[in-house]
Amino acid sequence: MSGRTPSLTPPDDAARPVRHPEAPAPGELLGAHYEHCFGCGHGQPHGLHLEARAGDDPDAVAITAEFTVKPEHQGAPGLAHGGVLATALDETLGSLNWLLRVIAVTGRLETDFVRPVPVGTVLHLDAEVTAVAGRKIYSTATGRIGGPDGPVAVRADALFIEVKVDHFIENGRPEEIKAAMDDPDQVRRARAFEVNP
Ligand SMILES: CCCCCCCCCC(=O)SCCNC(=O)CCNC(=O)[C@H](O)C(C)(C)COP(=O)(O)OP(=O)(O)OC[C@H]1O[C@@H](n2cnc3c(N)ncnc32)[C@H](O)[C@@H]1OP(=O)(O)O
Repeated sequence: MSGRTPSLTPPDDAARPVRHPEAPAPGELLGAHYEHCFGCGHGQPHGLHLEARAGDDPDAVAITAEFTVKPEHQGAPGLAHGGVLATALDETLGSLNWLLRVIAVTGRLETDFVRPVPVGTVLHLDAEVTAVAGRKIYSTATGRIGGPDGPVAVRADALFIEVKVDHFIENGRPEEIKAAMDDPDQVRRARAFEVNP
């Protein structure tokens, strides 16, 4: 394989990531950041319903997650769609925001599909922030099948960019933004990212 794009390589002066002192405890279930999120929301009937937990190592900015491939996630007969698997990686990487307590969105996501993933499979995901440089957050993820220590089926490297909450307010469709701002649970979740909603 030919290596990653240069923009996924942290600069030499990048900092080691630091788990926020008020980050969720190791092993804690993180819950959905938004009920209607296709990756983690409980209000999306055909979504992934991905469940993420804070990683066990208190010194690492790391996450574990599980996603069960359902028939509605097929691409080829009986196999997960690659875009759905990329979504599972993206969502797991996005969950790292909880541990940094920043809001960041995916700027670049580079994915390797190593093994086909059949319907019914539980994809065991691990993600970790590897470096931070200003607003740029470098991270990596793997998805394994057959158990948390099974063979790697998918992997990704990503660059997330820190944004302010205004990113969503200015760019999201007004109906959903208003509904989110009117929902006290959503405001509470936003506060968990140390933003002023
Ligand atoms: C409430 C919590 C929400 C959690 C959500 C988790 C869900 C899962 C994650 C997602 O799927 S997020 C949705 C998918 N992503 C997006 O919709 C992002 C769309 N892109 C943008 O809005 C903007 O391009 C972005 C905010 C990412 C960057 O625009 P900015 O104008 O803020 O930044 P700018 O262009 O000045 O770039 C800042 C730095 O990042 C670099 N950069 C930005 N985009 C890049 C890119 N795509 N690839 C490589 N580098 C990139 C850029 O080169 C620059 O580097 P330097 O500081 O070294 O000059």
